[in-house]
Amino acid sequence: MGLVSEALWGCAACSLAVWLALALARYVRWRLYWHRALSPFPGPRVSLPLLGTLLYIVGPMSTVLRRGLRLMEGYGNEYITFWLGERPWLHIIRPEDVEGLLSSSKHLHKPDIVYGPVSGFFGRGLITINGDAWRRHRRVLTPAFHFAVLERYSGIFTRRAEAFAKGLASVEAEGRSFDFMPHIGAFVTDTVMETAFGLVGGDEDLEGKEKADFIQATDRAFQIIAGRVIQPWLMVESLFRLSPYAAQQRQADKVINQYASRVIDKKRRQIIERKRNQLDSGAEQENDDDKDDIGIRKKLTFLDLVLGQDTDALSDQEVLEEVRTLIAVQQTSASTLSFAAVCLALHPEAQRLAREEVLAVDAVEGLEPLERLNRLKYVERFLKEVLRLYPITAIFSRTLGEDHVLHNAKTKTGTRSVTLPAGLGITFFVYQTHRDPRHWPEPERFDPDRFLPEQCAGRHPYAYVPFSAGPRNCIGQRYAMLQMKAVLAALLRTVELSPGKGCERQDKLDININTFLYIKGGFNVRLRKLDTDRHGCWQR
Ligand code: HEM
Repeated sequence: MGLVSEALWGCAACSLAVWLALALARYVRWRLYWHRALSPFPGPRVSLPLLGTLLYIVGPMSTVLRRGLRLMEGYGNEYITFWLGERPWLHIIRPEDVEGLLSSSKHLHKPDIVYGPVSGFFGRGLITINGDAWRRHRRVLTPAFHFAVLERYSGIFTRRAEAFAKGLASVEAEGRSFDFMPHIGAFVTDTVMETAFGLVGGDEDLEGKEKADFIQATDRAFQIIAGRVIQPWLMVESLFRLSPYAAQQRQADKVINQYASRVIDKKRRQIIERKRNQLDSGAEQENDDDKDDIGIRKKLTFLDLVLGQDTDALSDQEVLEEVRTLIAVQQTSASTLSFAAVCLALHPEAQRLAREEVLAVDAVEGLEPLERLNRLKYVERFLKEVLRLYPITAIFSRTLGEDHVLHNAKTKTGTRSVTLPAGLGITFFVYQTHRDPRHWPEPERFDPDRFLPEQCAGRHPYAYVPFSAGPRNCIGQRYAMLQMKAVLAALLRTVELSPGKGCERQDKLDININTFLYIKGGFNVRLRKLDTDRHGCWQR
């Protein structure tokens, strides 16, 4: 008996040793395969099992952007390869490469290792999902951002922006340095509530403590992502679940989902009530009750589209995730507007030109809000330049769905075509793409006129991609531009901005990145109230 069990143990040990040897051989072959595939490109050579090239980027989060830029510079500012754990990546910058990858419908997949963690903030909506679900959601959301709908939104943007600017001027003392960012958060949330969800506010369920808790929970969810970015091992889901962040994330999720559910319930009640009114009045079409208080039709908000029709294009859970996404994504506009406020303060001549343009458009009578916003050409160039220097989503990524050829790639051994294998992770570092001196002479100089049509002619179209590009571009791009123009117009009419503490010089701004770009120490500006009450024609 003893001999038999010894033989069995021996056999099991042998099998285990063979299995381990085979697994190790497969692992080494797989690693070698990727090292060979990425060998044309520069990057840290030492990549440890499980850790990858993490050791090259580990350091205080407060300097992560600066360290990343230094690392890229060391490798020539074109490409850099790296390993995130056991996953190989290529970091690209050149507009030519960005174009080939973003414009293709073959590389739409967003890698879970990056987008899984950020879904704690954005939800499992359009930004983070993949495959057929993404296609279905995109189809459902697209009409809510249609040009015709934006026309109606423009009135809302303008009205709310006016109230925001006046509110800011009334709460902030003249000449005192203050952080612009906390002021703009409520504006963007309330605006998306009214535009995308058709909810005007003043509702007990959605205001007061519920809303304060929701804002706090979204802020917490955002901090958790930032925490995971600085401790990249927490990007691995199983390790994250063991960390104290996991319980905090569950708590934040609960509060955010509760609030999003309330938004949806409120909308359902509105829709039922509206249908009942229509039946009572015998009207087949929407009547004047469907118009908001400035006379614009309420229909076609995103929630009307998905809840009000007899289709089940999205399940209840999917609608909830999209509500989360659309609220969370407003952070991008809030951050961009905060950078814009600092840029107005830093560039008085640009501020003067922008204000002159706004007042000139104010003086024209009888224009619709959309037409007014469309006439603000200098303000638009100004915003574009802000987004060139400070593209809020400075890095985003994809997984190659199939082999992809990079043409004229600048490799370590000269310029040639290189085939990148399917499965490779790609990160787009648009912060650097927007500073490519071949397309942006003196890249750090702030100059809105770079976006004059004659200066754009001949520039590579993918040299400027703050909203990404191709089939997975930002669905809210036009929405965001109109909303931001409305806010700048209102600010320019109401206050004059000058630099606040720590933001006195553009080259000294301490820019960093967590999920979005931000200024360490705050978006600090000062204001002086202007004596203008001549913009009645903007308010319809
Ligand atoms: C200045 C403001 C904004 C900037 C710079 C911006 C930028 C971007 C970028 C770069 C992406 C691609 C992200 C990736 O591939 O990981 C994106 C996607 C997206 N954005 Fe925006 N965004 C802004 C405002 C908005 C607004 C206001 C909305 C909605 C009202 C919005 C909705 C979305 C959605 C839903 C996606 C996912 C699209 C998809 O994957 O099909 N964005 N945005």
